[in-house]
Amino acid sequence: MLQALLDSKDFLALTLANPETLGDEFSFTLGEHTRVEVWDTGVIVFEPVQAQGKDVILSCGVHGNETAPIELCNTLIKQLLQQKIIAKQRTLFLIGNPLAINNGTRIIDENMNRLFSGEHSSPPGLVNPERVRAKKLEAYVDRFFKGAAAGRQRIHYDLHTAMRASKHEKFAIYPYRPGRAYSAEQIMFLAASGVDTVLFHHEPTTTFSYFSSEQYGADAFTIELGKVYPMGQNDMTRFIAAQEMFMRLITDKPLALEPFSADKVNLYQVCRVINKHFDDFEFTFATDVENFRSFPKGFVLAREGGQEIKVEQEFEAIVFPNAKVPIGNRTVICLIPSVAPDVR
Ligand SMILES: O=C(O)CCC(=O)N[C@@H](CCC(=O)O)C(=O)O
Ligand SMILES: [Zn+2]
Repeated sequence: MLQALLDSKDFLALTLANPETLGDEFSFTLGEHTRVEVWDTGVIVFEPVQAQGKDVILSCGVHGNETAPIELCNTLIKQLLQQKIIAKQRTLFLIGNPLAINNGTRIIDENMNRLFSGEHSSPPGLVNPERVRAKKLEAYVDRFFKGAAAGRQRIHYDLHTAMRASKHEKFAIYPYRPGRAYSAEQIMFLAASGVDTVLFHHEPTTTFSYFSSEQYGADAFTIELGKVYPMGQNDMTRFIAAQEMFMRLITDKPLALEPFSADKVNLYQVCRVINKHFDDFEFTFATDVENFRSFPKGFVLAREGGQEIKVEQEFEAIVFPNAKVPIGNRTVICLIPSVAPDVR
């Protein structure tokens, strides 16, 4: 009986022992209050018998070496399975890339967080584990959000950790959402979770959070919870606020959020994304420069194909610099301070 595999209440262990499939779906109940459905390896749903009005997705491990969010989600899943906490909101946990987690690497073949909104099936098609899994994850998101009455609040926090240190340790990327104001409540929820910095993206992407935001109208974010460390080496005390707020959210405890005020958070606008066009792409700055380091207008940020790429604004701050991406992929995001964003 598959359910017996969960006797230890360790869903991560079950997932990593079966990184490709669990075989059949299975379900069971916790007391009289919650139905639990396991749809696939790394995919578990908590359906309260009397659900409140939010549908919440917490995803982690889309990048296999970003371990702190995986440990955090597994802790919440364990507490739910042990009935130490009881879900009052419909909640879906997704452990994104079990094969890469077992491998201890960001990816197996391809960056999964560039494969959403159908990109998994663009030529050459479903040729690697990330493409296959991204397609399945999209289907689980669809099934979850469409599995409840319309009009409920949809939330998706896609949890990551960054490769390098950051001036703002915890930050969120708010996907591009033309015609929709930014949510004051969400920004203050993030702030209460210790995520005091938000980047407003300026264009569509093929990330997981953009997919949920754009296709399902979800309040969706990529959340960077700190710097990446191997499994078991995370200082989990750095995630106490985030874990507490996620627990309050799914158990419908009071969130006690402060009213929005732009001076309580750091708000940045993405001004451009620099993609790689040539194999010789290189940054001019040291490899250990931290995220959010700012450079003045005219500063040569990078070189490729005999061209210099310079700072265009008065100052631009950089996030996620990575010269070792495939041609066509993003090498860095450039930011300017966000002035008067439409936050309501
Ligand atoms: O530290 C890094 O360079 C990357 C950390 C990471 O995985 N970030 C996400 C951000 C996704 C987004 O832009 O919403 C990614 O690169 O996929
Ligand atoms: Zn990541």
